[in-house]
Amino acid sequence: MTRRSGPGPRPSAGRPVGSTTDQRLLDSRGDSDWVHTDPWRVLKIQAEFVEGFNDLAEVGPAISVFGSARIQPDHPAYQLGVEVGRALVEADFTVITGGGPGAMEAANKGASEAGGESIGLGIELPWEAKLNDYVNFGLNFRYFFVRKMMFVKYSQGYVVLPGGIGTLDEMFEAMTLSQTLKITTFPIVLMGVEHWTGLLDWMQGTMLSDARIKQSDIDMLTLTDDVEEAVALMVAARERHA
Ligand SMILES: C/C(=C\CNc1ncnc2c1ncn2[C@@H]1O[C@H](COP(=O)(O)O)[C@@H](O)[C@H]1O)CO
Repeated sequence: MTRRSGPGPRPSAGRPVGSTTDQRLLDSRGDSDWVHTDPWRVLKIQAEFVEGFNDLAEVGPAISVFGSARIQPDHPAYQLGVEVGRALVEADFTVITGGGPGAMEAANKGASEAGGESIGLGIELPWEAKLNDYVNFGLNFRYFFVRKMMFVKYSQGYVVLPGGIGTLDEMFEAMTLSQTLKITTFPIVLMGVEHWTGLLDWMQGTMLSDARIKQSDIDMLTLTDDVEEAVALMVAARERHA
């Protein structure tokens, strides 16, 4: 199909003007630069959305759990992640994580050991990254932004364990979407009081004091170390939403 608008030059008739679409398709000797061009990337992005929507469409009520990729099983936050994963499953939630190591693995472990749905939405990284052993349904994404949308679309809330830049990105994205009412009824629970208190103090003392945010923005977040409280908030939101 060609599209033509306005009085510009017509496609020439009867003489070769370069390669044809069919020729480029069938001629395996052509260079491969075109597969790296943006229009082709759009198709790959589209395919990733289609596959994600398709594969996650039947997921029941789910909570995404985020947190550091770098903590080891002997870290207290890992144990917290296991307990959160388990308690979410006991409350009939599917658990979704980034499918990686650390806090993600912990939440998937708790969820799968409790006999629940334990989903990992992995991301292609420059180094070898595989889904952790406790994911019982996993997808791997090429594009961060496609994957991030899947977390939001298929979760009813976020539990955020202690983490670094990736974790903050996921938390602030949810806050931005809530602040702008792109998502509603979406609890965000920060777990790990010691880890998060400094950030919340700064948000209160600097961002709020300088009127860069409102109190209602801070109120989007619940800070707790109590797994039962975190899960109860998710359950209450699910009931409000039902
Ligand atoms: C750092 C290492 C592996 C990284 N592997 C990851 N796999 C899946 N998801 C990841 C990974 N790293 C970051 N993420 C996402 O960001 C959050 C954690 O990032 P942080 O900077 O550690 O806080 C996490 O929730 C993921 O969604 C080496 O083992």
